[in-house]
Amino acid sequence: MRVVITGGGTGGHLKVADAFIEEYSKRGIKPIFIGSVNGQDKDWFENDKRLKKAYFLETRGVVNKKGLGKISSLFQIFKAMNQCFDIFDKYDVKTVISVGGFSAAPATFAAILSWGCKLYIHEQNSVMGRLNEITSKFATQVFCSFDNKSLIRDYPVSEEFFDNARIRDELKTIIFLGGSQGASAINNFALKVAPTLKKLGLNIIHQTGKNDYERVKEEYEKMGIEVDLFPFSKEIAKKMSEADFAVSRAGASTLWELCANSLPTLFVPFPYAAKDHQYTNAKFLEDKGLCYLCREEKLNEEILIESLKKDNFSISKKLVDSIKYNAVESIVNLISQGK
Ligand SMILES: CC(=O)N[C@H]1[C@@H](OP(=O)(O)OP(=O)(O)OC[C@H]2O[C@@H](n3ccc(=O)[nH]c3=O)[C@H](O)[C@@H]2O)O[C@H](CO)[C@@H](O)[C@@H]1O
Repeated sequence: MRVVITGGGTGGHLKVADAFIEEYSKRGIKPIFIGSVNGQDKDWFENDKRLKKAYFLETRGVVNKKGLGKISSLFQIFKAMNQCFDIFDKYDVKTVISVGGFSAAPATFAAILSWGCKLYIHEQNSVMGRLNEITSKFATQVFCSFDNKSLIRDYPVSEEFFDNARIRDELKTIIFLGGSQGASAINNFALKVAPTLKKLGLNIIHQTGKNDYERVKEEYEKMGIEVDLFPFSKEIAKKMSEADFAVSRAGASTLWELCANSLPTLFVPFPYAAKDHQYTNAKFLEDKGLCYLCREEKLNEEILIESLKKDNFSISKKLVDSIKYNAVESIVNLISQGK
């Protein structure tokens, strides 16, 4: 009997899939991954030795499509669902864990329609994605860190963010984070405030995303400002731990990793995220006095400088209790018991 982990598209979903794969791997179990040929799924899990097998099926998003595009995407999902039935038969799959995103659709529907197969959903965000909204009614359990009905409330954050955590009692370095794909608004803001931050004697770490890296690099060079600049880093936990304050998008994985790292943050949510979920993600923390939150259109230098002057030592201390480290272990324990 095999476990299937399905879903992806962007880093936020894939990071949670990775946490599940790692936990099963620790238990000597090799799960099957089912993702899509589109999005970042292949970059993360092609040739991953922890997996029994990784399948990347022909699927793409449905929600943002209209007319014929929508029909064709739905037809692809239907075809891919039939491939999932074959995979389930071949490996006697009785447990499917979905981390959401369009990549998850075929295996999730196949799980619902397969006799004796249990579906578990991890919803990362404070507002449910469209697929999870439809399929969660059929799930044995839905796990969500923003939902007080969820059996496990802690987010599956990799241990390295806890291992590298520290209470911030001084301000030397600031990190700019744009989520898995980078954010041009955060990049532009960083470029605008960099001269002031340098005058204040602060170091800058800046993750730009792949597409904007060259432009941002040139702009810093023109200003003669030295920064630790990179498009995407596999060592983001280490980069976070070097910083004393963050300016970041409010994607769920990044948000909880910053909490795990005890790093005080000014969140600037992606304004076009479905149902404004990045805003409500960060609002959840802001209501508890655990972060600063600013709409992209209102972001300016004064807001950042004011946040830097506040009592970030207290916020950093409070963040220690905002998340526990063993969430994925607890979730997999429940799944193993069939709960
Ligand atoms: C635009 C959009 O809709 N984004 C969504 C997407 O965000 P996105 O894919 O950006 O997801 P997150 O910000 O949640 O996570 C990004 C992940 O990439 C990792 N990372 C990032 C930069 C880097 O250099 N190295 C690195 O490893 C981070 O540590 C994190 O684990 O999925 C999230 C989880 O469903 C949602 O909350 C976001 O709203």
